Order: sequence, then C-alpha cells, then structure tokens
Amino acid sequence: MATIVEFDRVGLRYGTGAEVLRDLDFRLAAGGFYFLTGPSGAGKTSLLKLLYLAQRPTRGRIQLFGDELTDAPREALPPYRRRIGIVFQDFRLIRHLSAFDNVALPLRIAGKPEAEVESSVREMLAWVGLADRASARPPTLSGGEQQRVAIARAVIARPELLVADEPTGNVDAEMAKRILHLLTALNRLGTTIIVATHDISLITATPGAQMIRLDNGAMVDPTGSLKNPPAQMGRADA
Ligand SMILES: Nc1ncnc2c1ncn2[C@@H]1O[C@H](COP(=O)(O)OP(=O)(O)OP(=O)(O)O)[C@@H](O)[C@H]1O
Repeated sequence: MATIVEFDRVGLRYGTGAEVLRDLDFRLAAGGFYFLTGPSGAGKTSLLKLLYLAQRPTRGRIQLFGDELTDAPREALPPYRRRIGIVFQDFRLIRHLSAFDNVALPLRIAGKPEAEVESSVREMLAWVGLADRASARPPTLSGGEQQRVAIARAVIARPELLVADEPTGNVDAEMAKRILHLLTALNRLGTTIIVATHDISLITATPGAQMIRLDNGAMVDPTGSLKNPPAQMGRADA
C-alpha cells in the first residue's frame, strides 16, 4: 500500500524550549484511518501541525504525498495544503461569512460550479444537523455548532488527507456518532484520516483503525507496525 506520510526521526521544539516532539519515526498508509491519542500536552496538536505544514520540524525529515517537504520553500506549500482537510481544535471559521459560505469555501476555491456548491453544501449542513443555521455567522453559533461547520468545511471537497484535532470535543454522543460516520464514509472514498482524540468511544467504534500513542513527545508503538505498514492495514472498513 502506498505511503502518504513519512516521518524520519522528526523532532520539534518551539523557540529555544525543550523538544516537545522527539524521534518520531513512522509511516501512514494511503487510505488508512488513524487515531492519535495521549495525555494532555503529549504533543498531539504539534504533530498535527507538522502534518498540515503549519510548522516545520527542527530535526529529521518529513515526506507528504511522496514528496520531500522538509526544506521546501514556503511558496511551494499551498498546493500541498489544498490536498489536506483540517479540523482545527479552535475551529478557525471566518467570522464574517455565513455557515453556508464557510462550508462552501473549499469547493469555490476548487472552482466548482455554483449549482454543485449549493447542493453539496445544503446536503452537508443537513447531515451535521445545521440545515436551519445556514445563514448564521460563526459568532452567533454555539461551540458545538461551530465545530460541526468546521467539520463540514474540512470534508466537503473530499481531501486526500483529513487531519482533525478533537473533532467531537464539543458535541454530544449522538452527534459524535454522526461525525464518526461521516469520517468513515470519507475514508471509504479513499481519504486518509488522522484524528487526535481523548474520546475512547470513537476509537472502539472504529474497528480496523490504527492507533498512534504519544507520551511526552515520543511515540509509544509497542508493535512497531507503523514503521512498516503491513498489507492489511488500511481503511476502517477493511
Ligand atoms: N506555540 C507554542 N509555543 C511554545 N510551546 C508550545 C506551543 N504549542 C505547544 N507548546 C507546548 O508543546 C507541548 C505539546 O503541546 P500540544 O498542544 O502539542 O499537546 P497536546 O497533546 O495536543 O495537548 P492537548 O491534549 O491538551 O490538546 C506542551 O508542553 C505545550 O505547552
């Protein structure tokens, strides 16, 4: 199975502080479903930032989509970022745009016809239970509603890689199930998914997903399976 992400002895420090990520050495298979877990402060968000190219490693090498990006110039990165859907822990919705227009953004950037944008966005908002909030702006939405808009925006264009930081942190158990269903469906269509979460019920409800455990900036991988992904590793429904 093709490798979509490869970390080779990656380390990260912020400024002159101690390393918050150490010796990360793993590969993610294209089409896989991964959960990233570990105690608060273990480095999950930092690892995701490296993945979606918001942060450069201070040590080691990173390959994404088969290309070596460790020293790639800043202006070379946007085309790679467009292949990644991101659910930020703090949502990062555009305040002055409606929920509809926030979700529509990736499709409009991709140049999709407006009729297609309209039907896809309506369908997606209905799925996340926000059909009647389409014209609301983010500051008037609850935390859970904003999170659902953020998820809808991240998945609408079917990215090759989806990176989600605590995507169910602000929703109830029923909505968490729907969100997981959405992610599993996207995974079946070929998107590689990596979800940072403390929610054990998400992990147990996704048979076939792989777990990446971080502790104090280092990967805890007793089986070593992520160094050489076995053939059967992959989609959650495999
Ligand atoms: N911008 C930053 N500048 C300096 N230190 C940072 C920065 N961002 C994170 N850190 C530090 O890096 C370490 C890892 O933080 P990170 O947010 O990656 O952990 P986490 O596992 O995502 O935690 P949580 O589960 O609480 O979200 C922590 O010690 C944190 O204080």
